Amino acid sequence: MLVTNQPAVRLDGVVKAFGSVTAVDGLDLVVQRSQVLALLGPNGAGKTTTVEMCEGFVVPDAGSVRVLGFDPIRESASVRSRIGVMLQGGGAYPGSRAGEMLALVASYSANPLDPDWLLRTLGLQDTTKTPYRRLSGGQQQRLALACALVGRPELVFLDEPTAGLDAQARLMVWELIDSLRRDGVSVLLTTHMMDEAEQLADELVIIDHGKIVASGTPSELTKRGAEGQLRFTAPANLDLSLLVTALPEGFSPRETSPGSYLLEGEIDPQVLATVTAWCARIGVLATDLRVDQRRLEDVFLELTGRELRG
Ligand SMILES: Nc1ncnc2c1ncn2[C@@H]1O[C@H](COP(=O)(O)OP(=O)(O)OP(=O)(O)O)[C@@H](O)[C@H]1O
Repeated sequence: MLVTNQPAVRLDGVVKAFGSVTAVDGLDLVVQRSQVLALLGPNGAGKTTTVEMCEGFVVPDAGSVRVLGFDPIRESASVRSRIGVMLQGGGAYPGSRAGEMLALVASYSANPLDPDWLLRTLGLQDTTKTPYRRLSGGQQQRLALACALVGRPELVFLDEPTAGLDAQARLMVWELIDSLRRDGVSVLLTTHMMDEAEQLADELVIIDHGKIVASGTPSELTKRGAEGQLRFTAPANLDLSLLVTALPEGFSPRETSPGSYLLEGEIDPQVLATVTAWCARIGVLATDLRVDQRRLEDVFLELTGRELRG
């Protein structure tokens, strides 16, 4: 079968229920080759269930899951050696040493990455002789990531790869994921962290109750709807008509409470200059002038009514 042109992951109408809970509810999703797709969603949104169906650990009730062109359950032999899966402590012998574990996993691969390089890149070089049970939670997590990657997979599944890591370790993981993408590896990751999704993902998919509520590139998602706001404080009851004439069409500045002014729309340097020039012209000093760009958190909150954890 010719599978080289297939996307890394393709889900069509996938459904998975656990008793009365529909964890995944008709999900369509495509991870293109050499792309990082981040699946975002609040607790219980169905992220882990989705990833586990792709990994072949959970059987969908309906729909189709294709991984590198194959069915991850019926054709698991064709998929296993080509994907990287981050198992949380799974299969680790508590007494085995970090370096030995990684070397063992590397030995299953025909063309593994250099385990020492991987340990250094993830800041684990001093733990090679440490028994698994003595590693900190964050070290165990980075070792799980190293094990997922050492076999040089074409596609990696990362379920919250940086949860619980400190800032420095998180940065190491981000850099590693970025270098994977540059090497042409496809990545499906789940995260609660907006900065992580914005930093790493080519494509973002926001899910809630097992359904997609929005998708697009990080900049597409943040540009949708209100793009930005400019606020400032000045004397109350200013006549805004001159400002309206000076601004590009579509802007309608208003006084939201006495002395507080608000301008909504795409706030570019030109718009900002127009507002400050108008202030100068009418002899007013605007204070507390602030430009807020719409953040991914705002988009998420609007769509799901919920904050992200973490
Ligand atoms: N094995 C299972 N048995 C019963 N219910 C399950 C099982 N796995 C998941 N669920 C339920 O399915 C829903 C989706 O869970 P899932 O773990 O996929 O969400 P998630 O988005 O990964 O959440 P979190 O961010 O909290 O990890 C939840 O309501 C969860 O309780």
